[in-house]
Amino acid sequence: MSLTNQSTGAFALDHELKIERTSADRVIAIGGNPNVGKSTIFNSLTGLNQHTGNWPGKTVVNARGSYQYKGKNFILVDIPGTYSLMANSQEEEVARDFICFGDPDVTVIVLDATCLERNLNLVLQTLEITDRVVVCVNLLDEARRKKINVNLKALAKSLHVPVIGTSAVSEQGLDNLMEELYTYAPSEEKLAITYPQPIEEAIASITPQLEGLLDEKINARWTAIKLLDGNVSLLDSIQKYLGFDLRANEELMHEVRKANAVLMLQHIGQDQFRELLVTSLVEKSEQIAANCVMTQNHQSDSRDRKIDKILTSKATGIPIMILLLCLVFWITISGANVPSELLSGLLFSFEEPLKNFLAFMHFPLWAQSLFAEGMYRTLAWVVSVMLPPMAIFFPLFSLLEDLGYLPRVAFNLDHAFKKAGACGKQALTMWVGFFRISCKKSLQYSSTWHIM
Ligand SMILES: Nc1nc2c(ncn2[C@@H]2O[C@H](COP(=O)(O)OP(=O)(O)OP(=O)(O)O)[C@@H](O)[C@H]2O)c(=O)[nH]1
Ligand SMILES: [Mg+2]
Repeated sequence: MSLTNQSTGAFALDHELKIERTSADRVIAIGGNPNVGKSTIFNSLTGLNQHTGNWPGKTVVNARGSYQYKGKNFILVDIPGTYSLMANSQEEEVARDFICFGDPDVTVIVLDATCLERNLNLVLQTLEITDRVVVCVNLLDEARRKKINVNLKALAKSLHVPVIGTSAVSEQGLDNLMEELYTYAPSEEKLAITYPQPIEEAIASITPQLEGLLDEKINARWTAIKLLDGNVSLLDSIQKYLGFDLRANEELMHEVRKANAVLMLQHIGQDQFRELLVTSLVEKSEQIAANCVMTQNHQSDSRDRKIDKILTSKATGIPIMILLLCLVFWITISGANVPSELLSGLLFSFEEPLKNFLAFMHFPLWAQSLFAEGMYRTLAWVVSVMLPPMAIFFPLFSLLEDLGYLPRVAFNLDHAFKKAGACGKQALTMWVGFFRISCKKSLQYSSTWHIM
């Protein structure tokens, strides 16, 4: 007998994943690697304004919106960008939990057409969880520019799921995506992802038992892989969202330990197990990409790789990053001096007339002082000191973002940040934070200077 929410008396779905919907509504999850245009697609379809930008990890929680198409209501959920669903980070857990337990009718996986092979890894991982998948190959304009040709029909044939090509930034192909989501029906044929023999045997030894326990609430084969992999966070999520704890089932745990022991006899410990899984997925991605992607311009590809190497290598990556950071701050601070002085000259020139006006209106002395020397002077300081550097720093930051340099900064610093229990992406918020502190300090300095 399977464990059900009723049998355990547990709460069904946590409010985080619960979607207010009618039976006629379709819930669509939008997943994919970071920075592939998920939020751009989400915004175009829903008319909402989810933050988009050219650095990884902007979306870290599920954002929701809806749109109507041919009289049907579609609820879109923009899930965080992830490279895998192995739950190595909070974003991966959020994404995995929504695909597993949020019960979307379709999961759209958005791929970057310029690096399809790397992106396919996530498609394969998603297909292990659910077969209700539509693949959206985005950034086709960028791919065209780099002379990369993606054969969408061949890709659909290899994956056994519908594949739609888009350039979300110019809204091309989005009509086709909406039509596909409207008419979507899962394909009869499924893509088979297989692992080396010992792993397949281990999976087969516990899957039947899991099928009985999970009652088709989540994919039993995939859960078996995660159990063998010792993935505690999935077990926690099963307990949280389905209301039962697989760890409490002694019989199942005994089988998992037995299967792991057999693997161990074949020298497949936890690390090797994970490595074999990843290798199989990478090989499958390579194989599919080789059939569907044609690169005509090897020259531009190799130029990009050379620049990438310089920007991210240990010897040159960090010095270039420090130099660029210093340059941005230097341009910001020195460039802001002149407009700051002009602005403060202009704004402070109004202080005296304001005071005279207040005296003319017979305001008491304390009120004249409060409004003119207190409130107005403070406002004038803040505006003249903060506005010019902000007007220089943020466009510079956007320029680096558009050039694609910010993801490289995140990559360069990831190793060092991980040692402090953080990740490289946080360097970007630190840059902005550091800038804000500098502005605050210069404000304090300037206010002291003005008081003197
Ligand atoms: N050239 C081009 N740029 C695109 C396209 N789609 C999105 N972009 C740009 O790619 C960048 C990333 O887009 P987002 O929508 O924020 O990407 P995301 O997948 O939501 O990113 P995360 O939330 O970090 O996972 C933005 O600068 C977009 O303007 C496209 O089809 N072509
Ligand atoms: Mg996003």
